[in-house]
Amino acid sequence: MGYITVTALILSACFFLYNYSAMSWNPLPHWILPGKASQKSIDSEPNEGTTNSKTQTRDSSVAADDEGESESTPKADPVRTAGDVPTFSLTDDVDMDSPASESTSPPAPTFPAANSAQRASTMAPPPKPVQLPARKTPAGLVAPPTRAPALQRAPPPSSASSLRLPSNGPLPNRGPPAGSQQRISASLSPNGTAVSVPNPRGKVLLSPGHSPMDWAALIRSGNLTGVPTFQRVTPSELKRMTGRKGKPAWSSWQGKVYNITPYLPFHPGGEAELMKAAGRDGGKLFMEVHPWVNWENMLGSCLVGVLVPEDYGAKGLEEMD
Ligand code: HEM
Repeated sequence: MGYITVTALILSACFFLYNYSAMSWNPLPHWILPGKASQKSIDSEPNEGTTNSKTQTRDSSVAADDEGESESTPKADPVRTAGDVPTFSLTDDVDMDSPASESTSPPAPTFPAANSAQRASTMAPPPKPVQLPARKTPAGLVAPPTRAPALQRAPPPSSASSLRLPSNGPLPNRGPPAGSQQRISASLSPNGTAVSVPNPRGKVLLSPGHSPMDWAALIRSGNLTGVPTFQRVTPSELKRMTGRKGKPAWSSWQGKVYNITPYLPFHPGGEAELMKAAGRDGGKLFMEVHPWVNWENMLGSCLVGVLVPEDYGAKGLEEMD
Protein backbone atom coordinates (compact mmCIF):
# COMPACT_ATOMS: atom_id res chain seq x y z
CA MET A 1 0.00 0.00 0.00
CA GLY A 2 2.78 2.38 0.90
CA TYR A 3 4.59 1.44 -2.26
CA ILE A 4 1.54 2.34 -4.34
CA THR A 5 1.21 5.69 -2.61
CA VAL A 6 4.86 6.53 -3.19
CA THR A 7 4.54 5.54 -6.86
CA ALA A 8 1.44 7.76 -7.25
CA LEU A 9 3.26 10.69 -5.73
CA ILE A 10 6.23 10.26 -8.08
CA LEU A 11 3.90 10.13 -11.11
CA SER A 12 2.09 13.26 -9.92
CA ALA A 13 5.38 15.03 -9.51
CA CYS A 14 6.47 13.99 -13.01
CA PHE A 15 3.19 15.30 -14.49
CA PHE A 16 3.56 18.53 -12.58
CA LEU A 17 7.10 19.02 -13.77
CA TYR A 18 6.10 18.28 -17.37
CA ASN A 19 3.40 20.95 -17.29
CA TYR A 20 5.73 23.66 -16.04
CA SER A 21 8.76 22.82 -18.08
CA ALA A 22 8.50 25.75 -20.58
CA MET A 23 7.69 28.33 -18.15
CA SER A 24 8.16 30.79 -15.86
CA TRP A 25 7.20 31.14 -12.30
CA ASN A 26 3.52 31.52 -13.08
CA PRO A 27 1.35 29.22 -11.07
CA LEU A 28 -0.86 28.47 -14.10
CA PRO A 29 0.09 26.56 -17.25
CA HIS A 30 1.14 28.74 -20.23
CA TRP A 31 -1.76 27.60 -22.39
CA ILE A 32 -4.21 29.17 -19.90
CA LEU A 33 -2.57 32.64 -20.03
CA PRO A 34 -3.91 34.45 -23.17
CA GLY A 35 -1.08 37.00 -23.43
CA LYS A 36 1.47 34.35 -22.98
CA ALA A 37 -0.17 32.09 -25.54
CA SER A 38 -0.32 34.81 -28.25
CA GLN A 39 3.25 35.89 -27.54
CA LYS A 40 4.24 32.33 -27.88
CA SER A 41 2.56 31.98 -31.25
CA ILE A 42 4.27 35.14 -32.54
CA ASP A 43 7.63 34.06 -31.31
CA SER A 44 7.24 30.74 -32.96
CA GLU A 45 6.56 32.01 -36.50
CA PRO A 46 7.51 29.61 -39.25
CA ASN A 47 11.27 29.69 -38.87
CA GLU A 48 11.26 28.52 -35.30
CA GLY A 49 7.88 26.96 -35.22
CA THR A 50 7.54 24.02 -32.97
CA THR A 51 4.54 24.80 -30.79
CA ASN A 52 2.22 26.48 -33.34
CA SER A 53 -0.07 23.76 -34.47
CA LYS A 54 -1.19 25.56 -37.66
CA THR A 55 2.33 26.18 -38.82
CA GLN A 56 3.24 22.71 -37.96
CA THR A 57 0.43 21.34 -40.04
CA ARG A 58 1.27 23.43 -43.08
CA ASP A 59 4.95 22.72 -42.92
CA SER A 60 4.42 19.07 -42.47
CA SER A 61 1.98 18.91 -45.40
CA VAL A 62 4.41 20.74 -47.64
CA ALA A 63 7.14 18.48 -46.49
CA ALA A 64 4.99 15.47 -47.26
CA ASP A 65 4.24 16.79 -50.73
CA ASP A 66 7.87 17.46 -51.35
CA GLU A 67 8.77 14.01 -50.28
CA GLY A 68 6.06 12.35 -52.32
CA GLU A 69 6.51 14.20 -55.63
CA SER A 70 10.14 15.24 -55.62
CA GLU A 71 11.06 12.27 -57.66
CA SER A 72 8.38 12.67 -60.39
CA THR A 73 7.60 16.38 -61.01
CA PRO A 74 9.89 19.26 -59.99
CA LYS A 75 7.97 21.88 -58.08
CA ALA A 76 8.77 25.45 -57.30
CA ASP A 77 9.16 26.44 -53.72
CA PRO A 78 6.11 28.12 -52.22
CA VAL A 79 6.32 31.86 -52.57
CA ARG A 80 5.88 33.80 -49.43
CA THR A 81 3.53 36.75 -49.99
CA ALA A 82 4.22 38.41 -46.68
CA GLY A 83 7.11 40.39 -48.18
CA ASP A 84 4.89 41.92 -50.91
CA VAL A 85 2.63 43.79 -48.53
CA PRO A 86 3.43 47.49 -49.05
CA THR A 87 4.69 49.23 -45.99
CA PHE A 88 5.37 52.86 -45.29
CA SER A 89 6.85 54.93 -42.58
CA LEU A 90 6.10 58.51 -41.55
CA THR A 91 9.79 59.18 -41.20
CA ASP A 92 10.55 58.17 -44.75
CA ASP A 93 11.74 61.10 -46.85
CA VAL A 94 9.52 60.63 -49.87
CA ASP A 95 9.85 63.01 -52.77
CA MET A 96 6.38 63.27 -54.25
CA ASP A 97 7.62 65.06 -57.34
CA SER A 98 10.20 62.54 -58.24
CA PRO A 99 9.71 60.48 -61.38
CA ALA A 100 9.62 57.35 -59.25
CA SER A 101 6.38 58.48 -57.60
CA GLU A 102 4.94 59.48 -60.96
CA SER A 103 5.52 56.02 -62.24
CA THR A 104 3.15 54.70 -59.56
CA SER A 105 0.22 56.82 -60.83
CA PRO A 106 -2.56 54.87 -62.52
CA PRO A 107 -2.21 54.47 -66.27
CA ALA A 108 -4.21 56.71 -68.61
CA PRO A 109 -7.59 55.32 -69.69
CA THR A 110 -7.41 53.39 -72.89
CA PHE A 111 -10.86 54.50 -74.15
CA PRO A 112 -11.28 56.11 -76.61
CA ALA A 113 -8.36 54.92 -78.59
CA ALA A 114 -5.46 57.32 -78.92
CA ASN A 115 -5.93 57.89 -82.67
CA SER A 116 -9.73 57.61 -82.79
CA ALA A 117 -12.01 60.35 -84.17
CA GLN A 118 -13.80 60.51 -80.83
CA ARG A 119 -10.65 61.47 -79.01
CA ALA A 120 -9.66 63.95 -81.73
CA SER A 121 -13.03 65.74 -81.50
CA THR A 122 -12.96 66.26 -77.75
CA MET A 123 -12.39 69.80 -76.55
CA ALA A 124 -8.94 70.88 -75.57
CA PRO A 125 -8.43 71.31 -71.82
CA PRO A 126 -8.97 74.89 -70.57
CA PRO A 127 -5.84 77.03 -70.53
CA LYS A 128 -4.03 77.27 -67.24
CA PRO A 129 -4.57 80.57 -65.40
CA VAL A 130 -1.83 83.11 -65.88
CA GLN A 131 0.66 82.79 -63.05
CA LEU A 132 1.82 86.24 -61.99
CA PRO A 133 5.33 86.37 -60.59
CA ALA A 134 5.34 86.01 -56.83
CA ARG A 135 6.04 89.29 -55.06
CA LYS A 136 8.62 89.33 -52.32
CA THR A 137 7.26 90.90 -49.18
CA PRO A 138 9.08 91.78 -46.01
CA ALA A 139 8.93 89.17 -43.28
CA GLY A 140 5.77 89.26 -41.22
CA LEU A 141 3.76 90.87 -43.96
CA VAL A 142 1.03 89.29 -45.91
CA ALA A 143 1.26 89.89 -49.59
CA PRO A 144 -1.84 91.44 -51.13
CA PRO A 145 -3.87 89.06 -53.22
CA THR A 146 -2.77 89.05 -56.81
CA ARG A 147 -5.42 89.67 -59.40
CA ALA A 148 -5.50 88.79 -63.01
CA PRO A 149 -4.96 91.80 -65.30
CA ALA A 150 -8.50 91.52 -66.63
CA LEU A 151 -9.89 92.12 -63.12
CA GLN A 152 -7.94 95.34 -62.62
CA ARG A 153 -10.04 97.36 -64.99
CA ALA A 154 -12.61 100.02 -64.24
CA PRO A 155 -16.04 98.95 -62.97
CA PRO A 156 -18.58 97.93 -65.59
CA PRO A 157 -20.65 100.70 -67.14
CA SER A 158 -23.89 101.50 -65.37
CA SER A 159 -26.88 103.71 -66.07
CA ALA A 160 -25.00 106.61 -64.41
CA SER A 161 -22.12 106.34 -66.87
CA SER A 162 -23.35 109.30 -68.87
CA LEU A 163 -23.07 111.49 -65.77
CA ARG A 164 -19.41 110.72 -65.24
CA LEU A 165 -16.52 112.76 -66.52
CA PRO A 166 -14.73 111.21 -69.49
CA SER A 167 -11.94 108.94 -68.22
CA ASN A 168 -9.51 110.06 -70.92
CA GLY A 169 -8.77 113.40 -72.47
CA PRO A 170 -8.31 116.76 -70.72
CA LEU A 171 -10.44 117.75 -67.75
CA PRO A 172 -12.72 120.76 -68.22
CA ASN A 173 -10.82 123.95 -67.52
CA ARG A 174 -12.79 126.24 -65.25
CA GLY A 175 -10.07 128.83 -64.79
CA PRO A 176 -8.82 131.46 -67.21
CA PRO A 177 -7.07 130.05 -70.30
CA ALA A 178 -3.42 129.17 -69.87
CA GLY A 179 -1.17 132.03 -70.93
CA SER A 180 -3.96 134.58 -70.73
CA GLN A 181 -3.27 138.01 -69.25
CA GLN A 182 -5.66 137.23 -66.39
CA ARG A 183 -3.71 134.18 -65.32
CA ILE A 184 -0.32 135.82 -65.76
CA SER A 185 -1.19 138.85 -63.69
CA ALA A 186 -2.71 136.72 -60.96
CA SER A 187 0.43 134.63 -60.66
CA LEU A 188 2.69 137.59 -60.04
CA SER A 189 3.14 139.12 -56.61
CA PRO A 190 3.65 142.89 -56.18
CA ASN A 191 7.41 142.46 -56.09
CA GLY A 192 7.36 140.50 -59.35
CA THR A 193 7.88 136.95 -58.05
CA ALA A 194 5.50 134.22 -59.06
CA VAL A 195 3.30 133.58 -56.07
CA SER A 196 -0.19 132.54 -56.96
CA VAL A 197 -2.00 130.54 -59.59
CA PRO A 198 -5.78 130.80 -59.34
CA ASN A 199 -7.91 127.69 -59.29
CA PRO A 200 -11.65 127.31 -59.83
CA ARG A 201 -12.35 128.22 -56.19
CA GLY A 202 -10.18 131.36 -56.34
CA LYS A 203 -7.48 130.00 -54.04
CA VAL A 204 -3.92 130.94 -54.85
CA LEU A 205 -0.58 129.26 -54.40
CA LEU A 206 0.98 130.99 -51.42
CA SER A 207 4.69 131.78 -51.51
CA PRO A 208 6.96 129.77 -49.21
CA GLY A 209 6.75 130.82 -45.56
CA HIS A 210 3.19 132.18 -45.92
CA SER A 211 1.06 129.14 -45.19
CA PRO A 212 -1.83 129.27 -42.68
CA MET A 213 0.51 127.61 -40.18
CA ASP A 214 3.06 130.36 -40.68
CA TRP A 215 0.36 132.97 -40.09
CA ALA A 216 -0.76 131.22 -36.92
CA ALA A 217 2.83 131.33 -35.68
CA LEU A 218 3.15 135.01 -36.58
CA ILE A 219 0.04 136.18 -34.74
CA ARG A 220 1.26 134.39 -31.60
CA SER A 221 4.51 136.32 -31.81
CA GLY A 222 3.00 139.69 -30.84
CA ASN A 223 1.49 142.99 -31.91
CA LEU A 224 0.76 143.34 -35.64
CA THR A 225 -1.34 146.52 -35.42
CA GLY A 226 1.37 148.90 -36.54
CA VAL A 227 0.20 151.56 -33.99
CA PRO A 228 1.51 152.21 -30.47
CA THR A 229 -1.87 152.46 -28.74
CA PHE A 230 -5.51 151.53 -29.18
CA GLN A 231 -7.08 154.00 -31.67
CA ARG A 232 -10.46 155.66 -32.25
CA VAL A 233 -10.76 155.68 -35.99
CA THR A 234 -13.14 157.94 -37.91
CA PRO A 235 -14.54 156.89 -41.30
CA SER A 236 -12.46 159.50 -43.09
CA GLU A 237 -9.36 158.25 -41.38
CA LEU A 238 -10.20 154.67 -42.37
CA LYS A 239 -10.73 155.78 -45.95
CA ARG A 240 -7.17 157.01 -46.15
CA MET A 241 -5.69 153.69 -45.05
CA THR A 242 -5.79 151.97 -48.44
CA GLY A 243 -2.41 150.29 -48.39
CA ARG A 244 -1.13 152.61 -51.10
CA LYS A 245 1.27 155.54 -51.13
CA GLY A 246 3.08 154.22 -48.10
CA LYS A 247 -0.08 153.95 -46.02
CA PRO A 248 -1.11 150.77 -44.24
CA ALA A 249 -4.22 148.83 -45.27
CA TRP A 250 -6.98 149.02 -42.69
CA SER A 251 -10.40 147.44 -42.87
CA SER A 252 -13.33 147.42 -40.48
CA TRP A 253 -15.45 144.54 -39.29
CA GLN A 254 -18.46 145.01 -36.99
CA GLY A 255 -17.27 148.42 -35.72
CA LYS A 256 -13.64 147.42 -35.16
CA VAL A 257 -10.68 148.42 -37.31
CA TYR A 258 -7.95 145.96 -38.30
CA ASN A 259 -4.59 146.37 -39.95
CA ILE A 260 -4.76 143.82 -42.79
CA THR A 261 -1.33 144.72 -44.20
CA PRO A 262 0.62 141.89 -42.57
CA TYR A 263 -2.04 139.37 -43.66
CA LEU A 264 -1.87 140.27 -47.38
CA PRO A 265 0.78 137.64 -48.38
CA PHE A 266 -0.97 135.03 -46.23
CA HIS A 267 -4.46 135.46 -47.67
CA PRO A 268 -5.46 132.25 -49.49
CA GLY A 269 -7.65 134.23 -51.85
CA GLY A 270 -4.75 136.41 -52.94
CA GLU A 271 -3.61 139.91 -52.11
CA ALA A 272 -5.74 141.51 -54.78
CA GLU A 273 -8.93 140.08 -53.32
CA LEU A 274 -8.06 141.17 -49.82
CA MET A 275 -7.11 144.62 -50.99
CA LYS A 276 -10.73 145.16 -52.08
CA ALA A 277 -11.58 145.52 -48.39
CA ALA A 278 -8.81 148.04 -47.66
CA GLY A 279 -9.88 151.56 -46.49
CA ARG A 280 -13.51 150.52 -45.89
CA ASP A 281 -15.89 148.15 -44.16
CA GLY A 282 -14.90 144.67 -45.38
CA GLY A 283 -17.75 142.78 -43.71
CA LYS A 284 -20.03 142.51 -46.75
CA LEU A 285 -17.31 141.24 -49.10
CA PHE A 286 -15.98 138.92 -46.46
CA MET A 287 -19.36 137.32 -45.80
CA GLU A 288 -20.06 136.97 -49.50
CA VAL A 289 -16.94 134.90 -50.09
CA HIS A 290 -16.35 132.85 -46.94
CA PRO A 291 -18.85 133.30 -44.12
CA TRP A 292 -17.33 130.26 -42.38
CA VAL A 293 -14.01 132.04 -41.75
CA ASN A 294 -13.57 133.59 -38.29
CA TRP A 295 -12.31 137.11 -38.90
CA GLU A 296 -11.63 137.90 -35.26
CA ASN A 297 -9.59 134.79 -34.68
CA MET A 298 -7.60 135.35 -37.85
CA LEU A 299 -6.83 139.01 -37.29
CA GLY A 300 -7.00 139.40 -33.52
CA SER A 301 -3.36 140.52 -33.32
CA CYS A 302 -4.07 143.17 -35.97
CA LEU A 303 -6.75 145.09 -34.04
CA VAL A 304 -6.02 148.82 -34.38
CA GLY A 305 -9.03 150.25 -32.57
CA VAL A 306 -12.73 151.04 -32.83
CA LEU A 307 -14.62 152.91 -35.46
CA VAL A 308 -16.12 156.14 -34.16
CA PRO A 309 -18.36 158.72 -35.81
CA GLU A 310 -16.72 161.38 -37.91
CA ASP A 311 -17.57 164.17 -35.49
CA TYR A 312 -16.56 162.12 -32.46
CA GLY A 313 -13.79 164.55 -31.44
CA ALA A 314 -15.82 167.73 -31.79
CA LYS A 315 -18.81 166.17 -30.08
CA GLY A 316 -16.63 165.02 -27.24
CA LEU A 317 -15.16 168.49 -26.76
CA GLU A 318 -18.64 170.03 -26.81
CA GLU A 319 -19.81 167.60 -24.17
CA MET A 320 -16.79 168.52 -22.04
CA ASP A 321 -17.75 172.20 -22.25
C1 HEM B 1 -9.99 140.76 -44.30
C2 HEM B 1 -10.25 139.62 -43.79
C3 HEM B 1 -10.15 138.28 -44.52
C4 HEM B 1 -9.71 137.17 -44.00
C5 HEM B 1 -9.21 136.99 -42.60
C6 HEM B 1 -9.77 136.16 -45.02
C7 HEM B 1 -9.39 134.86 -44.84
C8 HEM B 1 -9.51 133.87 -45.78
C9 HEM B 1 -9.25 132.49 -45.57
C10 HEM B 1 -8.87 131.86 -44.24
C11 HEM B 1 -9.46 131.85 -46.71
C12 HEM B 1 -9.35 130.34 -46.95
C13 HEM B 1 -10.73 129.76 -46.79
C14 HEM B 1 -10.74 128.30 -46.97
O1 HEM B 1 -9.72 127.69 -47.22
O2 HEM B 1 -11.85 127.73 -46.86
C15 HEM B 1 -9.82 132.82 -47.67
C16 HEM B 1 -10.10 132.52 -48.97
C17 HEM B 1 -10.53 133.47 -49.85
N1 HEM B 1 -10.80 134.77 -49.59
FE1 HEM B 1 -10.52 135.73 -47.90
N2 HEM B 1 -10.26 136.70 -46.15
C18 HEM B 1 -10.53 137.98 -45.89
C19 HEM B 1 -11.06 138.89 -46.76
C20 HEM B 1 -11.39 138.62 -48.04
C21 HEM B 1 -11.97 139.55 -48.95
C22 HEM B 1 -12.33 141.00 -48.57
C23 HEM B 1 -12.15 138.91 -50.12
C24 HEM B 1 -12.74 139.41 -51.39
C25 HEM B 1 -13.10 140.60 -51.67
C26 HEM B 1 -11.67 137.58 -49.95
C27 HEM B 1 -11.67 136.64 -50.94
C28 HEM B 1 -11.26 135.33 -50.75
C29 HEM B 1 -11.26 134.33 -51.78
C30 HEM B 1 -11.71 134.53 -53.23
C31 HEM B 1 -10.80 133.16 -51.22
C32 HEM B 1 -10.56 131.81 -51.94
C33 HEM B 1 -11.83 131.04 -52.11
C34 HEM B 1 -12.18 130.18 -50.95
O3 HEM B 1 -11.30 129.80 -50.17
O4 HEM B 1 -13.36 129.82 -50.83
N3 HEM B 1 -11.22 137.44 -48.69
N4 HEM B 1 -9.86 134.04 -47.08
